[in-house]
Amino acid sequence: MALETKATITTFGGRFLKLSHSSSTTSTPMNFTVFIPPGASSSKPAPVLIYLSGLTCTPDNVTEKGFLHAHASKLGLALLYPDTSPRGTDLPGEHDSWDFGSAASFYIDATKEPYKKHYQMESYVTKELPELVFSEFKELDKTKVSIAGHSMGGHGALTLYLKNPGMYKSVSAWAPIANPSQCPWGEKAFGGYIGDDKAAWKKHDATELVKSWKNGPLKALIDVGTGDNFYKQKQLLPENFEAAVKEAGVEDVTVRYQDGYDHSYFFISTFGEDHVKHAAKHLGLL
Ligand SMILES: N[C@@H](CCC(=O)N[C@@H](CSC=O)C(=O)NCC(=O)O)C(=O)O
Repeated sequence: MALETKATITTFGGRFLKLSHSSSTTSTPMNFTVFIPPGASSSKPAPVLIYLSGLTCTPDNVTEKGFLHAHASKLGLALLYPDTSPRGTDLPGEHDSWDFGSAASFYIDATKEPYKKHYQMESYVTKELPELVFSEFKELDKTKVSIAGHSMGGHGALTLYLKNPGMYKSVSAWAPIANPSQCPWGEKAFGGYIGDDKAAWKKHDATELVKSWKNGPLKALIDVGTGDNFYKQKQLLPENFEAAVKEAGVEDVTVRYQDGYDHSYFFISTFGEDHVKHAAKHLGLL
């Protein structure tokens, strides 16, 4: 599988590599970015935190405005930033709105035409991408991986973590879409990618999935800004997730409401160090 390096950027003593490849899962080109911290080598491979971005993003938003690498560099943590959807396709409706189609995959495997051939982002993020990255970069430790994300990416992080016990050492999210089957963004995405069967939607909903979690402490950190307009518009619904956690008796879930913060990268970067340290602790770096 040929990897094309689009850019190499030295920063905070480490390196960002902007990469592209042809994906057999999505049958499209796919872009992603890796941060390799200083000191990582094949004899001392770095644990990895996967960060899933939100609606409208490419890996560049977090690279340029998240500053997670500033903290990860000090701790010897690598970062992997997948793209938010396949690129290079022109499916009906794919580019008509910012909350569906391109840059809005919701990190699920679509089952509905015309999206199912390409929009296979759950399989891409959990299988093809890590296999590729760990075979290409021996300075990364495939046995130590955590996952995090923002908004749509927070939904992705929580659901991929809950669906794949043991795959990731911890999870964290900024302003996650925590109960997508009950909010307008999720209804639009699940209707378009999966169809009208609402029982099928529940398999991709963190609030539903956590009800049957039986794998011990969740090791989850969630931040939500009280000044976030999408929170106020009930797109995020973190309280529903909290209620399900409580009802199911799931331990080690921290949900923090941060006074006055919005949905933006000003919010993400403010609490970035906490999320990086949360992952680093569970990955054995702290
Ligand atoms: N274009 C929209 C706003 C879109 C937006 O806020 N996107 C967020 C993620 S929202 C949930 O997944 C984001 O991260 N944007 C990138 C950025 O750099 O801020 C509108 O007009 O309201």
